[in-house]
Amino acid sequence: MPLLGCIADDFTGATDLANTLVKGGMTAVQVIGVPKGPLPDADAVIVALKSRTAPVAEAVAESLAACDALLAAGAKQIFFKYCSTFDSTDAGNIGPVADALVKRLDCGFALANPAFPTNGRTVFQGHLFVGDKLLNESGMENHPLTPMRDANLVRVLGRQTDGTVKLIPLSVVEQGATILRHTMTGLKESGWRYAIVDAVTDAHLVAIGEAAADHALITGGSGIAMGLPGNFRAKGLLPDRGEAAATLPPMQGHAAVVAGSCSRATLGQIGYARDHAHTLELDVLATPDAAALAAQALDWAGGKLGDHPVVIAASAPPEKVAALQAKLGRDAAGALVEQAVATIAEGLVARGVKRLVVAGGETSGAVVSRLGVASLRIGPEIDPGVPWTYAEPTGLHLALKSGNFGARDFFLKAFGV
Ligand SMILES: Nc1ncnc2c1ncn2[C@@H]1O[C@H](COP(=O)(O)OP(=O)(O)O)[C@@H](O)[C@H]1O
Ligand SMILES: O=C(O)[C@@H](O)C(=O)COP(=O)(O)O
Repeated sequence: MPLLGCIADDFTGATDLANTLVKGGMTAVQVIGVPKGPLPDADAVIVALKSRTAPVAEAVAESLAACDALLAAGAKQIFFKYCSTFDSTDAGNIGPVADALVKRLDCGFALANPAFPTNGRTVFQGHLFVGDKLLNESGMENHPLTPMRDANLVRVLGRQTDGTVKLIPLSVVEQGATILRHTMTGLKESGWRYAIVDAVTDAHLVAIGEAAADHALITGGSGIAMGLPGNFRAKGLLPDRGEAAATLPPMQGHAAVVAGSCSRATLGQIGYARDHAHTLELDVLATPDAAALAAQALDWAGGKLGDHPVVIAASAPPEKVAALQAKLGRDAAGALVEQAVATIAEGLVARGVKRLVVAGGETSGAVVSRLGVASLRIGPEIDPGVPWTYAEPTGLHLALKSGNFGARDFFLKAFGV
């Protein structure tokens, strides 16, 4: 029976959250899509949806179905995971999904906190920073699907919900878990539906997590989950599993990286790979045809596969993304590239690749679905927020890398080369 039931709005986000929980000593399994049968045996089950950019009604329906499955399996608390850069549009989907979950759980109130200080995401006075930049100046203003042009999360969430949003400032957070718990209870009793809670350090996140020990619903990034294993341990529900929680079968087979993320970190990692690995950068604008791009990539990869990773990227800088979107439309451009990358991944696996890094959240969704993965067991962390995983029933080792995560050498470091 899972202690914590999680609903993640994309696949890399799900892995990121699972990674945090495993580091806290919980076993965690990521299930792909709304579970149809019995849930795997783990302290935390994370249902990975591709709901971040889905139509609102679909995102809400799938999230509720996931919530019902987790509750039916006995989950004691529900966690709605979204991006540490609050990726969404004014139509949703963070607000509408959270609204629906608050209603389903009949809890009236939920905190909202995307902070992830280790990866540079902090929230101060309700404003989200990426490193020393406000969210809307961080590169996220150019995201192909969810451009973030406002850093004030009280305002951003306010536009997406029919409920009310209040700020809990750092001055309150710094007073610790007890004061925080009372503050949140007070807001709930006064009819506020959400609180954006400031946090700039891990200690803040742990305190917020502790204060929310008895909340039916927590919403946020993976950072806010840091305090949750301790809550279950304090209640005597979670044994101390230590590092055993992150054990995977040994790795084997050829190594490869496929990238569809156009985020700054991924573009930097591709730049590094150019000098250190066989790297193919597809020109999607010149060949806007998924099958042709895949054929080109697989032809190129032939003979290069082995222990040293090949890197195949469809990613492009903002001006090229904008040009393709102008030609095809935003959604069709994204879908074309996702199709191409998924076909490439499938072809690489058919050619003996068994260790695969996928860069990009939407991209990971497309690849994992195409490969027929049902669930991912979470293993050791490569870089903050990105662990290796073992994919059932395929027997592949996959690392699903959020666009903006990972050091510049991530594509090599993942394979220990
Ligand atoms: N060259 C390109 N032109 C237009 N869109 C692209 C290009 N390369 C990738 N994309 C699309 O951009 C989106 C990137 O989103 P995602 O994979 O979630 O990355 P991230 O994790 O960086 O947000 C995907 O839909 C992908 O198909
Ligand atoms: O919280 C995060 O930043 C990640 O877990 C995440 O969700 C990233 O999404 P993508 O950048 O779309 O991979």
